[in-house]
Amino acid sequence: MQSITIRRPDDWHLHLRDGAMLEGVIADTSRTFARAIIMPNLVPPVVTTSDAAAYRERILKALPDGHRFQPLMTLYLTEHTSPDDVEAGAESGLITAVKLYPAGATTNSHGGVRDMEKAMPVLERMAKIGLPLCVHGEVTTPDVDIFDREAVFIDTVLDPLRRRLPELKVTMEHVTTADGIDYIKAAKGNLAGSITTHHLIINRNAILVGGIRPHYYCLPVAKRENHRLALRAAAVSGDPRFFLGTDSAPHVDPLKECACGCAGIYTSINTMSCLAHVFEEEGALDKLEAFASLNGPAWYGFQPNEERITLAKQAEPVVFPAKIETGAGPVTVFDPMFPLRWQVVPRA
Ligand SMILES: NC(=O)N[C@@H](CC(=O)O)C(=O)O
Ligand SMILES: [Zn+2]
Ligand SMILES: [Zn+2]
Repeated sequence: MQSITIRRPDDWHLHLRDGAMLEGVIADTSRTFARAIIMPNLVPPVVTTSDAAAYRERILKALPDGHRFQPLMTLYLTEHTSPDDVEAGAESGLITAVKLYPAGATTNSHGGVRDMEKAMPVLERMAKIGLPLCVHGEVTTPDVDIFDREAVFIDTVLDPLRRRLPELKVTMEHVTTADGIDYIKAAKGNLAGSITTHHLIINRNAILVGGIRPHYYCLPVAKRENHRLALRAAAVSGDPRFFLGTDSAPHVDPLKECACGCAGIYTSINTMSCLAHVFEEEGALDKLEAFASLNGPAWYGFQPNEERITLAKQAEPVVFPAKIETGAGPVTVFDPMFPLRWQVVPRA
C-alpha cells in the first residue's frame, strides 16, 4: 500500500462559526490539523482583542477530549479599529493577523472597510510591529463583473496599498486567478497567498453546468479552467509563498439551497484526502508537506508541527458522509466529483 508521512498540517484560513455550528464542525478540523487561522466574520464580528479572547475560549471549550488544537485568532478590521488594541493583542500573542473584508464582499462583511484611508492608522501600526494583514481580495463595486473582482482588487486596492506601505506583510487569501498568482510571484517580498482545496478541484462549470449547484458556490467564485490550472501549478511548485487555507465555510443546507444561497464550501472533513489526490495527479506528492505543513508556518513566523500524520492510499474509495449533522442543521460536504482513495490514518 502506498503511503506518505508529513508533518501535521495547519489550516491558514478557516471558518468555525459559533455555538451549535462550532460544536458540530470543530472535530473535522482538530482531528487532522494542529492549528488554524480562525476567521472573525461572526455576527457580530470579532473586532476587539477582548472579543477574540472570548471567542478563543469558546473554541477551546468546544474541542473534543483528547484533541490538541491551537486556534490562531484574527481581528475583523473596521474603520474604527484601534491601533493600540491591535498592538496589545499582537504583543500578548493572542492575535496572529488582522482581516480586511471590503464592505459587502462576502458573508457577514457589511461592517468591513469602505474607505481604506480610515484604516491607514491601524495598517501603519501593523507594518511597524510586523503583524500580517489577511485580505479578502475582491472589489465590491457593482460595475465590476464578479469574475473580475479579484484582478481589479489587485490593481485598484492591493497594489496601491503595498506601494504606500511596503513594510506591511499581506496574505492574499483564497487566491482564485492566474492574475493573483502572477502578482504574488512578481512581488519583491511581504506578500504570500493561501489557496483553498476546492479551487484546486473545481472551475466555474461546477456551479452552472447541468443545473445550478449551490454547494459549489463560494466567494471568491471559482473561475475559468486556466485559472484553476495556475492555482494548481502554484500549489504544487513548493514555492514558499503559497500554502493551504481551506476556507472551509459551513452554512446549513437551507441557507444554501434557496433563492439567494450563501457563499461557502465545507471541506474540513475531506481536505487532506482531496489534496493528496490533487498532488498525486500532478506528480507532486513530495510537495504536499510544503503546501500543507511548512510554508504557512514559515510565513506566519511559527515552527512547523513536530507531530506527523500518515496518508495511506486505499484500494477501495474512501467514503465521506454527503452531509454532516450539526446542532444548527445539516451541512453538505464538498464532493470533489471523483473517488477519493487517500485517507488520513487515524491516530493510535
Ligand atoms: N468563502 C466563502 O464563500 N464564504 C466565507 C467568507 C469568505 O471567506 O469570503 C463565509 O464566511 O461563508
Ligand atoms: Zn473571503
Ligand atoms: Zn473565508
